Amino acid sequence: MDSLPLHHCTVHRSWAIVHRSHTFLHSIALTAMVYYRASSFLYHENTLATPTLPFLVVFASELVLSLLWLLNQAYLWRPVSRTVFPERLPADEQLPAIDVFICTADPKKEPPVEVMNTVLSAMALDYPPDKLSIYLSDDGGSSLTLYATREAWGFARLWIPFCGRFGIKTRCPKAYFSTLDDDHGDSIEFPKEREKIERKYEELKERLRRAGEKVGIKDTGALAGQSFPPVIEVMRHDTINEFDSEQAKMPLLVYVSREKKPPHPHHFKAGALNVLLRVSGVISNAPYILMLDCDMYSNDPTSARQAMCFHLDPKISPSLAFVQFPQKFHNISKNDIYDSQARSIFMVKWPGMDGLKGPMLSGTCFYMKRKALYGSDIQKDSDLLLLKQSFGPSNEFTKSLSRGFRYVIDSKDSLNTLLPEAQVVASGTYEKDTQWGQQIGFLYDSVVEDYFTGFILHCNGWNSVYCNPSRPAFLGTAPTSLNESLVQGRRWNCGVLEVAFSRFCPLIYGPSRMSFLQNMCYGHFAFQPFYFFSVWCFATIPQLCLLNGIPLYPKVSSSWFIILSFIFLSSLLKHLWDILYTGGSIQTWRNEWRVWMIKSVTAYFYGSLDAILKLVGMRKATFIPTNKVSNEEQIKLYQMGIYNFQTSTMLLAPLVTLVILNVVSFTGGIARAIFTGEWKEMFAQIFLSFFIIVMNYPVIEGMILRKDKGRVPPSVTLLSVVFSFIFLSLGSIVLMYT
Ligand SMILES: O=c1ccn([C@@H]2O[C@H](COP(=O)(O)OP(=O)(O)O[C@H]3O[C@H](CO)[C@@H](O)[C@H](O)[C@H]3O)[C@@H](O)[C@H]2O)c(=O)[nH]1
Ligand SMILES: [Mn+2]
Repeated sequence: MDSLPLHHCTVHRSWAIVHRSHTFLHSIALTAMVYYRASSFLYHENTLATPTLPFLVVFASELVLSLLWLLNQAYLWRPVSRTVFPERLPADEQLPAIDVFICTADPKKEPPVEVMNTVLSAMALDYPPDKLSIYLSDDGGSSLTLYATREAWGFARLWIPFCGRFGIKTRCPKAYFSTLDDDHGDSIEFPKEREKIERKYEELKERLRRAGEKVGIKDTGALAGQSFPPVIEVMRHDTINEFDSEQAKMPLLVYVSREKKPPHPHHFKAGALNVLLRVSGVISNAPYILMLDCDMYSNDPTSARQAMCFHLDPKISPSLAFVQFPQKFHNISKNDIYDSQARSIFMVKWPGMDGLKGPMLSGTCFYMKRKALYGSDIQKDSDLLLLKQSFGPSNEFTKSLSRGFRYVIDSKDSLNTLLPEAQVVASGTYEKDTQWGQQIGFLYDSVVEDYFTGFILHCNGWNSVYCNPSRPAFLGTAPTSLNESLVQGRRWNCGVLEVAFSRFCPLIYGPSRMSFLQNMCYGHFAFQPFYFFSVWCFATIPQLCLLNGIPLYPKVSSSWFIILSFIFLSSLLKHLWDILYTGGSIQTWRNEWRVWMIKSVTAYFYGSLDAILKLVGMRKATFIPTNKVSNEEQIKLYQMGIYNFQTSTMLLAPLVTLVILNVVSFTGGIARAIFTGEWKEMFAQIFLSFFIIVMNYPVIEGMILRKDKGRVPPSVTLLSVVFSFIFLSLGSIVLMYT
């Protein structure tokens, strides 16, 4: 007999219809526009007025934008959403085990108290504790983090029973104690218990604070590129008989700080995760793995069961690699002026891809099938020797490939024999001459290990599923300043281009290995840093030409102008539709536009530059973690929706230069049109400058009106004035001679 389904999938038909109609109409208009450009170039209709060089540059940037637009259409071909029915899951005894991986790297930017909150929330997942093992990777090798882990273990012995007993939903202590709206049944003991636990939590915080002061944060040698031995510690009960008591039903908690052996590369987060794969393989070897960044606490203890609704469905399970939950954040303001939540990814693109072969891997908040990460050619009966060539020399780990989950908590002895082996697989040179990072585990060679690994999984025939329940399953800390946001964006853009420039370029490696539409999505993601080219061109060339009286766009009276306007309006309106459909507002729409422009000229630009420099060997890979602590001033500005321009001159100056350039060309263009009467010829260019100014109004405000710390520093403004002047003079000279 067929049992009831564990999940249900709804296709958003109206969304798909609107999307496909838009794609159809817009592509006709784009084709017409390309025809117009090509023919006016070939038949020299415009040559009297337009010199070749600016014409070609603008045409090229239009082509780049159009190609990216085309790739972008694949996402929403068939958007879906899913519901799960965890109550239909088999009994607890039949659920598979789960290993949880949590990564931290820098105790300064990622304070141990916060990391421990994530650890505790993961330990308190609503899942059989004997099937749950938590592994914390500390790339900073910080003694403070190790101390904090021990302390957290102690606190967990109170926290987990408390959550279970009163049915607490928010199982991250910090989040729980800062809200009051969690239900807890009506037990009379509750208030007293809560008070007791809260006091214990405060004590824990205090101990960690004091420890932090004592150690100082000097102990980050592993981060600063010094050698560091592997440290693995399994948290355990002090006395044997505790194993029997009810209270001792706790998940396993293991602290792992892998060996660092410079100059041997450690491959950042991907390297850390691969060490965890091996260490956990030797110790518990659960068939499923939940990955969490250190700031991503579990906000809904039932997420594991939700994920199992997909992993345990025999119809989809054989090819299902991972269940991705959205990254959501607890500190997003109403305006979200930096689009820190990456709204379009998690609200629009992933539901869209979910209707194809599934969303891309997103670094954190996903339940992965362990086997999927072990590459395509492990077979149970494979030769041990051959396996060792790929997976490295450890017998114990190689044996784990064909073994299932191992319950270790009840035997101290087995742990004692396993630990030395765990040290071996966490050593800095273990991966030498193996397939780790190439075919196995999380892939190296890109700082967006998530995108790259997910891409190869989809290429190898695996699928994924997007699970976006109304109560956020996980909540993280989003960047709340322009600087953090740009540092992060720069890394991402560099990372995806690293993939685009490699032999795994989605548009070359993908087509024969995955469905056409799925591949278009991956292609779009990899090449989207190139938006920088179009945005840079559109913000400089038409403006330069405007000041020199050179028309680049059709006259207002021409019918081509209607097509041009259609393209412009159609893309604005479609973007607006997608936002409104997913619960956003006009303000969200304006913010996304603004941030897109800002990031295009900064993060996309420098990210592309980094990737190109890396390609020619002039730059090494880096992974600068984002800062998860922010000062009050910064948070206040962010909450009020005021941009904080405190960032490096290198990032800020290009943006300010472009804005100044547009102000100059707008005023100059209007003056010129009044003088010459060439309104119709120049309208499009005047309007473009106007649009850019309006969209970037906060920059102007930051330059002129604001006096606070977050303003655009006058030195940057001055420098940008000089840049604009140089660009306009040199540009005009070039125009004169072409
Ligand atoms: O050498 C390193 C560097 C970072 N991390 C950890 O990686 C995680 C992500 O770093 P974060 O600074 O928070 O970067 P984000 O840009 O916020 O991360 C996004 O982008 C990354 C890829 O660039 C993905 O790995 C993440 O999952 C995704 O959330 C954090 O837990 C870090 O502790 C390490 O373990 N080792
Ligand atoms: Mn993060």
